[in-house]
Amino acid sequence: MSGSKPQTGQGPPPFEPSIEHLASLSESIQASLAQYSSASNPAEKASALKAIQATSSKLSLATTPIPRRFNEILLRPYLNVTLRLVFEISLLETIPSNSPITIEEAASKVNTSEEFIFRLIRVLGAFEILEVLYPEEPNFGLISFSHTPTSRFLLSPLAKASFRHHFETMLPAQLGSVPGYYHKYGFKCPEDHKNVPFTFAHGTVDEGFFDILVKDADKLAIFNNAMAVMAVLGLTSLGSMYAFDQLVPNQDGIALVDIGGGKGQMLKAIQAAYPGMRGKLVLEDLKVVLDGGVVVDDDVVKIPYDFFKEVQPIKGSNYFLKSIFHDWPDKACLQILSNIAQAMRGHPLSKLLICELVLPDQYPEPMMAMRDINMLLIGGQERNLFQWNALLTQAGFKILKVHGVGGENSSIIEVVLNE
Ligand SMILES: C[S@@+](CC[C@H](N)C(=O)[O-])C[C@H]1O[C@@H](n2cnc3c(N)ncnc32)[C@H](O)[C@@H]1O
Repeated sequence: MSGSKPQTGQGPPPFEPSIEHLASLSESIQASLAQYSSASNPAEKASALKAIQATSSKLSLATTPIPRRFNEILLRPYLNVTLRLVFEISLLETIPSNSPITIEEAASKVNTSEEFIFRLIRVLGAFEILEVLYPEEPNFGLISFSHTPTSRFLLSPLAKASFRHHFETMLPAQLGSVPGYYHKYGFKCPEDHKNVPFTFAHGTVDEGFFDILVKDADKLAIFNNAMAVMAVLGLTSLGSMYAFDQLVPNQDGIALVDIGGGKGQMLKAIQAAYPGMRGKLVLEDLKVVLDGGVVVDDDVVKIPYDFFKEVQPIKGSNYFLKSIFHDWPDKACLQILSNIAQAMRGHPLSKLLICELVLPDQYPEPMMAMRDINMLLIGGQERNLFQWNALLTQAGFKILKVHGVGGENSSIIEVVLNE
């Protein structure tokens, strides 16, 4: 028989990562462990732990054969599907806080079959999200499971609200827009915020993410709840990240305007961190959002405001924008910045405080890079320092300082007009 020989018996080449590479990663981990054990304060401990985590991820990747890596990439979404089902049947809520529960007991509490629960908790056990204890003799009903710190966190309102937002609003639209949107409009970053993958997935035209959200009370509530609780992440450090009490109030005694401040979660946190802060605080957002209820007290002035349509009504104050610019393409950001700049012109003490993720210019961690792909759906983006500089310079501002850079949460970029 002619033609090429069948490739039987020829597996892939042996997977043999170099000893030198593994040894050097292992030495780095040992060095970080030593730093962790001798750390004299929580910041040093956190930084050593971060280094251990980053290097052990590298070690894990270096020792994972490619087919297994490929399978991990392919199958990873099913962890989210498992969690989605677990949330839907409130399975985590059945687990006592300090003791295990058997599958038999849990199945009767959530009114489903033992085998169904078994299939869900087997995944969560394998990912160490739950601690699963298997009996010696195979028996679905007798398998028991208990909480881990991660599953306890998943019970928090923060986790639930963000999970719903990602699963019910973002992911379906991501799947519904790829690849249709890009084939139609080109494989490039969306430039028009009224024509983004999210718009396409909803079968509408000339509507941005927020235009679509405000028409759907349920999705808007999920989003605002997710924002309100997500803001809590890293808030303790945010409170001390910037000296809000040093801000100089404007001629009307207003010290800080939170533009697009949602329910006012950040202003509340700032007030708690700086009880002696001089001047009044203002919360601005779309009318529909403010009408949906806020978390701040009556001493905070609430002003419905659309940052695209109007020049900032409070002149010469300080302006705080958290997680706003990452929602929009550069062109839209320039419009928002122009509306703020007009209120700052001629007021040399007036400052813009941008509270956002600042990606490292090089080698970001996987989760940081993925957060940017999340924003691609709505035409926004997570920016690195180079990109922030370019955007702000183009808008006529200059960066004075970046506070809290290098963390996993937002930094504060302190900005003034370049006049
Ligand atoms: C990602 S959320 C951030 C909320 C809040 N700053 C925080 O960090 O928790 C974006 C906010 O921008 C608001 N927003 C969207 N479009 C707006 C517009 N045209 N004018 C004013 N606010 C707007 C939304 O209602 C939402 O509260």
